[in-house]
Amino acid sequence: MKVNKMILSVENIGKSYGKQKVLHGVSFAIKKPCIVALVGPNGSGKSTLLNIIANLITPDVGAIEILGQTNRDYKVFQEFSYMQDNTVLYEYLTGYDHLQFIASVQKLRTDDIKAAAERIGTISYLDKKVSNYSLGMKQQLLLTMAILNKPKLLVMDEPLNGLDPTNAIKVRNLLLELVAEGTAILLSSHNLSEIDKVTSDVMFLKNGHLQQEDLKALEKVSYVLTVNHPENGEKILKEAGINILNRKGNRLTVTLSDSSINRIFRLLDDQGIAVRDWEKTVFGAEDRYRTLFGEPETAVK
Ligand SMILES: Nc1ncnc2c1ncn2[C@@H]1O[C@H](COP(=O)(O)OP(=O)(O)OP(=O)(O)O)[C@@H](O)[C@H]1O
Repeated sequence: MKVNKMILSVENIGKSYGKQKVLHGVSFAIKKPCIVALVGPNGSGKSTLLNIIANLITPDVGAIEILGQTNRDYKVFQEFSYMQDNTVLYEYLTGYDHLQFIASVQKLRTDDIKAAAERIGTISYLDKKVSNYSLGMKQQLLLTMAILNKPKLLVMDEPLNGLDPTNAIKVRNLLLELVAEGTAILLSSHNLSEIDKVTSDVMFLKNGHLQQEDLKALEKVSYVLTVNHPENGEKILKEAGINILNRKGNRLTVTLSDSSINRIFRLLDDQGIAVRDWEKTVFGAEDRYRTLFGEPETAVK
C-alpha cells in the first residue's frame, strides 16, 4: 500500500536569540499542494521560521520533516526550494551564473535553465550582471532560481515584494499554476491584499505563537449603509437581532451571517428610514490582521 507522505511537517519549534524568545512551540503541517501564507508584523519571527525550515538556522527544540525526511538530509533539497530576499544575489555575477550554479549542485540539465528562464521571462537579461538589474528583475531571477528544480515544496520569503502590478499578477498566476502542477507553497508576505487573491489559508505569527486559520471559514460579509436617521436605524436593526459593528456619522456597519441585505432594507423602509448609499465588504486577511494585531482602521471617509 502506498503511504502518502506529508509535504511539510513542523513540530514544536522553539527558538530564542539570547534572552529573546522568538518562536514558541510552533507546529503545523502542509499535507497537499496548496498555498499557505505566513503573516506577522516586522520582527515577529517569520524569516527565523522559514530559515529553520530551510535548515539555515538550527532551532533550540523541535523537528522539521520535508516529504517524510528530516530537513537535515541534503537529499530533500532536490525536491525543496527556498526563495530568500535579493540579498542572496551576487552583484558581480550574471543571472545565468546563479542558475548554472544551482543546476550544477542539483545535477540539473541546461535545458532546465532555459525552460525556467523562459517561463518566468528572465531569458532576455540572463547574461547581464545582477548589479544592472532593477528590483523587479532581481525578484524574477530569484523566482527562476526557486523553480529550477521543480520543487514539491517551495518556501518563499516575501515573493511579492518590489513588484509592479503587472508582475504581481504574473507571480500570482505562476503560484497558482505551480500548485496545479503539484507544488505546495509556504510564503511570507506583508502584502495582505495580494494574499487574499491567492489563498485563504493564513498563519498569523503573534509574539512567537502561531495561529493557523482558514479565512474562508471566518469570512463575514459586512455592509456599510448610509442612512438618514442613523440612531433610529441602529435601534431598529438591533431589535431585529442584526449585528451592528459600528455607527459613525450617518454610516452603520452591519455584519451578516444568515440575514439577507433585503431584510435589512425592508426593516428600515418599514420604519421610514431611507438608505441613501450602501457598500459591501468581505472580511479578508487584512481585517483578520487588524483584529489580531490591533492595527488602526483605515480612516472613514
Ligand atoms: N541573528 C539574530 N540574532 C539576534 N536576534 C535576531 C537574529 N535574527 C533575528 N533576530 C531577532 O528575532 C526577531 C525575529 O526576527 P525575524 O527576522 O525572524 O522577523 P520577521 O518577522 O521576519 O521580520 P521582518 O518582517 O521585519 O522581516 C527580531 O526581534 C529580530 O531582531
